[in-house]
Amino acid sequence: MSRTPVAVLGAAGRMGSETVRAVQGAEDLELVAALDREDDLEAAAGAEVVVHFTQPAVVMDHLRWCIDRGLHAVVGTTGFTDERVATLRGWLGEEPATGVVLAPNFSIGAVLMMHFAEQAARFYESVEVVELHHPDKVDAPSGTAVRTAQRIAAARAAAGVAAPPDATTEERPGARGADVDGIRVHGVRLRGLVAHQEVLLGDEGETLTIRHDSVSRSSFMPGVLAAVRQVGQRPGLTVGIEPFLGLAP
Ligand SMILES: NC(=O)C1=CN([C@@H]2O[C@H](COP(=O)(O)OP(=O)(O)OC[C@H]3O[C@@H](n4cnc5c(N)ncnc54)[C@H](OP(=O)(O)O)[C@@H]3O)[C@@H](O)[C@H]2O)C=CC1
Ligand SMILES: O=C(O)C1=N[C@H](C(=O)O)C[C@H](O)C1
Repeated sequence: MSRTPVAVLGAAGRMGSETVRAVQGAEDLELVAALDREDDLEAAAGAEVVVHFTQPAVVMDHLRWCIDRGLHAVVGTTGFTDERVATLRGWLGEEPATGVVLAPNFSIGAVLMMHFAEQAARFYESVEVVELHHPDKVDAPSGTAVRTAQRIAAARAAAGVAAPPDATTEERPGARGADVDGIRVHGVRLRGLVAHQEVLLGDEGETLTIRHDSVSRSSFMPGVLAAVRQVGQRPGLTVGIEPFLGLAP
């Protein structure tokens, strides 16, 4: 059986090291490079698929490098703005040969949490997102929380639902969280946590809480491996791993 050559960037990090182990444990994949900040990127040139678990500050340069060489990319690194996504689409061009999978969260439960939140969003007057992570995370809000809020906002706009009510007129800066497309997103950083999120929905006389917990980084690996195996068959940009699970994006 021929094995797909894979490189991992950010290989010494929390996610990169987990990914290195997962790739090494997969019979159909071959780890050809495991690179960190000090390593020469050229060592990844022999890969077909490059996995990115680095930092928002460096990921765009790495993606440019991959796309220029026709190397498929599976990107877990967060911090993607609409502007960055548009830039990526521009680099890939009108008829792309290279595949890029950009997923703010590779865990099945987080994908389902976003899906359920999107479905529930139009039924409730109020909705807010709370993301909770380990304190070594550099970006806030998390990529997952931003994507969740964007999907909630789009679902509410499509259904003609008004903005969530909020009578706040006196506020210490930050007390009401970040505004993502009109949805409030709150961030908690706490030693002992890995990656967690609650979507709180409320209406007269009832609330609904949708909560997801990643208690180990192994939770992300089935999604990462699915993306590595399929990115080559999906030229252009794929946002999220929903298509690999048979869910609409
Ligand atoms: N999509 C998903 O499912 C998930 C996404 N993430 C995201 O993945 C990213 C990484 O998270 P995490 O592993 O916790 O972070 P870490 O800080 O543990 O790992 C990042 C690694 O990238 C390395 N790095 C920095 N600059 C470069 C460079 N120029 N070239 C190669 N490597 C570099 C860092 O090295 P150094 O320490 O020397 O700076 C570090 O080893 C974050 O953006 C996070 O939000 C996290 C979990 C799940
Ligand atoms: O940095 C992390 O840890 C995580 N980052 C991703 C994000 O920003 O959404 C995914 C998950 O929440 C863990």
